[in-house]
Amino acid sequence: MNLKDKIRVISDFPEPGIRFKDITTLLQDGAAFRSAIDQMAAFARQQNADLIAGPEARGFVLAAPVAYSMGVGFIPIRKSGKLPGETVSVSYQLEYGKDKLEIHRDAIQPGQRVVIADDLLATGGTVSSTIKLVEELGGIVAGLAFMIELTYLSGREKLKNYEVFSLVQY
Ligand SMILES: O=P(O)(O)OC[C@H]1O[C@H](OP(=O)(O)OP(=O)(O)O)[C@H](O)[C@@H]1O
Ligand SMILES: Nc1ncnc2[nH]cnc12
Repeated sequence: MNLKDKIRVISDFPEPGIRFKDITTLLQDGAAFRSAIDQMAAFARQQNADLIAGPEARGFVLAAPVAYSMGVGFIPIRKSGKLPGETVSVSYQLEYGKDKLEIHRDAIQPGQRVVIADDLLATGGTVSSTIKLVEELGGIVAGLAFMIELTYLSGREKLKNYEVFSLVQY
């Protein structure tokens, strides 16, 4: 199955100059969605993940089924002010805009192996912030799994110390 054919590219969203990779067209195709999750879960299994962490919102759509498929826990990484318990937070820059991410302080036990899963690697800002949060809690980042990698933004260069897996590249 060619997953790239299932992804829709929309020009000038959410602002002029951005070529937005729309995964909703892939998600609505059951076989494509399953194939993407199976391949990301195979990577996470290889990395011996104890937990899968995913950043809101599109990261949830992939990280939670990967965790379910492996029978391990899912850790939500949320935008500012959404998590009810005690949190650790970090600010970050996006391909467009700026935001703050948070994790529950008790979400990870020191030494647990965490794979971070998200739909897309662009500048690497979101995943770098997520790495910081996981490591601040004493977690070991065992790998980074993406459905899409925008190689022209060189996010991977920020992630040299980590195992990076992506299914589709632009
Ligand atoms: O590598 P980066 O430059 O950080 O960009 C990638 C991130 O941007 C998108 O999320 P976005 O913040 O737009 O939020 P959403 O999932 O709520 O749409 C995407 O889902 C990734 O998490
Ligand atoms: N070009 C892009 N398409 C979809 N999601 C993104 N997140 C950051 N850059 C993106």
